[in-house]
Amino acid sequence: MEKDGINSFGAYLELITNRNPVVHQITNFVTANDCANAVLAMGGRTVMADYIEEVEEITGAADSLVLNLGVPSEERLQSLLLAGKAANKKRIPVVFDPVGCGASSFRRNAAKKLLHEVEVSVIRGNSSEIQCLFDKYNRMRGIDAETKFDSICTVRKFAEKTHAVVVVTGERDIVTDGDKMYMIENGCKEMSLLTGTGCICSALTGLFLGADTKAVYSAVCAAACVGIAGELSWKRYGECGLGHFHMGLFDMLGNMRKEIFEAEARIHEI
Ligand SMILES: Nc1ncnc2c1ncn2[C@@H]1O[C@H](COP(=O)(O)OP(=O)(O)OP(=O)(O)O)[C@@H](O)[C@H]1O
Ligand SMILES: Cc1ncsc1CCO
Repeated sequence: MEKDGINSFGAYLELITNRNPVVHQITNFVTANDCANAVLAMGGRTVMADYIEEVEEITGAADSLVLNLGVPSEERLQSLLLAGKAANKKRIPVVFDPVGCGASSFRRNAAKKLLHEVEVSVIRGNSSEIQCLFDKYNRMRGIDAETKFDSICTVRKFAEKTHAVVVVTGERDIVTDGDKMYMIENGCKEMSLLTGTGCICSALTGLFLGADTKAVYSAVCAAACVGIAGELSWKRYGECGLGHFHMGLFDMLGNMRKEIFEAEARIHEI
C-alpha cells in the first residue's frame, strides 16, 4: 500500500472514533438510510434536514456537509445552496455528489449553479457524472455510470479548475487534488448491483472531513473503506444473495479497524 505523504490511515479512523463528527447530509430518499447508517457504523453522527427555515442553523452545528443531487427539486436546490453557503461562512467542509447530473437539464444547471455559488472541498461522482460536470459529455440516459472516464488529465484539470478534490468512482477509483493523484483498487463489480454505494462513499468522505482529515486523504480513505467493505461483505455473504450483501456492508464498515484497513487497502499514488 502506498503511504508516501499519508502518515497513518489508522490515525484517521481513530480521529473519527475519538471525535464522533456530525455530518449534515442533504441527500435523496433512495439512499438516505444507508448513508446515515454508514456514518453511524464508522463512529460518526449524522443529521438530515432540508427545510429552508432550518437548514442553515443545522448546517452551522455540523462538522461537515454532504450535498447530494439525487432527487432534486427547486426547493431542495434552494436548501442545498443555503446550506452550502452557511457551511462556507463557517469554514465547514462540503462534499458535493452530483448524482445523475447529466440526466436532465435541471440537474445540469443545478450542479453548475451549486459549483458556482458554493466552495466545495470534494466532488465525488461516477465517471458519467464527472464527465458531465466537466462539460465533456452532456448526454446520459440514467443515474449510474455507463461509460469509462479514462482521461486522468481531465480529472486533474477539473480539480485545478474547481479547487476541489475530485473523486471518480468505478472499477478503480481516482482521487486528485490537482496535484497528487491516487488510485484505489478496492471494491467488487457486485457493488453496482446495489444502489447507493457511491452515495455512501460521499457520506463517508464527509465523515473523514468532519474529523479534520485533509480533503484528499478523506476522499482516499472513504473510497478505500467502501471498497473494502464491499469486498469483504461479498466474500462473506455473496452466496446468500444481495440482501445479505447489502447488510454486510454495514457490518464491515462497523468492523473497520486500522489493521483491517491497512491489510486490505490497495491505494497507489499515480
Ligand atoms: N466494477 C467495479 N469493480 C470494483 N468496484 C466497483 C465497481 N463498480 C463500482 N465499484 C465500487 O462501488 C462504489 C460506488 O461506485 P460507483 O461509481 O458505482 O458509484 P455511483 O454510480 O455513484 O453509485 P450510486 O449512484 O448507486 O450511489 C465505489 O466504492 C466503487 O469503487
Ligand atoms: C436510483 C436513484 N435515483 C435517484 S438517486 C438514486 C440513488 C443513486 O444515487
